[in-house]
Amino acid sequence: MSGELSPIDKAKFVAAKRAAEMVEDGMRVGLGTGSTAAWLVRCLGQMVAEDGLNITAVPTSARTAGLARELGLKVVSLEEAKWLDMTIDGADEFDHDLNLIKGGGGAHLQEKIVATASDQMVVIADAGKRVDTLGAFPLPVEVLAFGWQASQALLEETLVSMDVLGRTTTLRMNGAQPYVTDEGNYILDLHLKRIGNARQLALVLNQIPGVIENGLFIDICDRVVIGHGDGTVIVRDINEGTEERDRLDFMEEDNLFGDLSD
Ligand SMILES: O=C[C@H](O)[C@H](O)[C@H](O)COP(=O)(O)O
Repeated sequence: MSGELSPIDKAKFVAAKRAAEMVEDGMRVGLGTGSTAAWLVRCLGQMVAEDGLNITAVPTSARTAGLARELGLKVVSLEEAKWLDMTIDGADEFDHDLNLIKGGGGAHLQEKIVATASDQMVVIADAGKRVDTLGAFPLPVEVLAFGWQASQALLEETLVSMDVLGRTTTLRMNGAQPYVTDEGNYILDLHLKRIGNARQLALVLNQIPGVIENGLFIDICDRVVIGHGDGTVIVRDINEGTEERDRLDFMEEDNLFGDLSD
């Protein structure tokens, strides 16, 4: 890594590092997608290479699979693993109840399948992802490419009927072309500003023809590891009702990662 990590990368790194410490020998672990999850993969790669940690990993995207293999993790499909001990993933937003918005990187479909096939889901995030109410981050909804405009129209009608604050939906683009997910689908981003009833919205969205999965994760996350730029990490466990504070030394550790930053 050239030079110092930025405060945001330090925050992501310490959250990932603390979560990696929760992984035990022999575990089957779901690996999330995104810049924070990439730090986790690096931490686990280091633990495998240097400490002999023996784990089986199920990635949630082609990107994560590539990085995990590159760093020497044993990667299998969810079908092969069947069930996972733990999934560790990033988030775009999390609220007090540990409900989430995910899918900023377009991977929420696989992420939700993998997280719900796990005994527990641990979210790793910098402190800036914490919100009082979900919805400032555009909510990703994966839709079938076939008839996506019809799905979009139904979706917008649904938002009106639910009296959601913001109702604009945009097709996610990759340059001049629609962004295509690992499953070959499109993503509509819902600019809602504030989601009053996330539980209800999550259910209603998935009933619209053409909608494959939305980025609301309700009652799925068990623990969040919140990283701060000064190395402080807070671990909140929603089931135990506990909150622990810790401090990690990233200054020594960050040199171990070479030129792998996202
Ligand atoms: O589709 C992407 C995932 O849901 C990510 O976990 C989420 O977007 C957070 O990504 P990052 O850690 O890069 O902020």
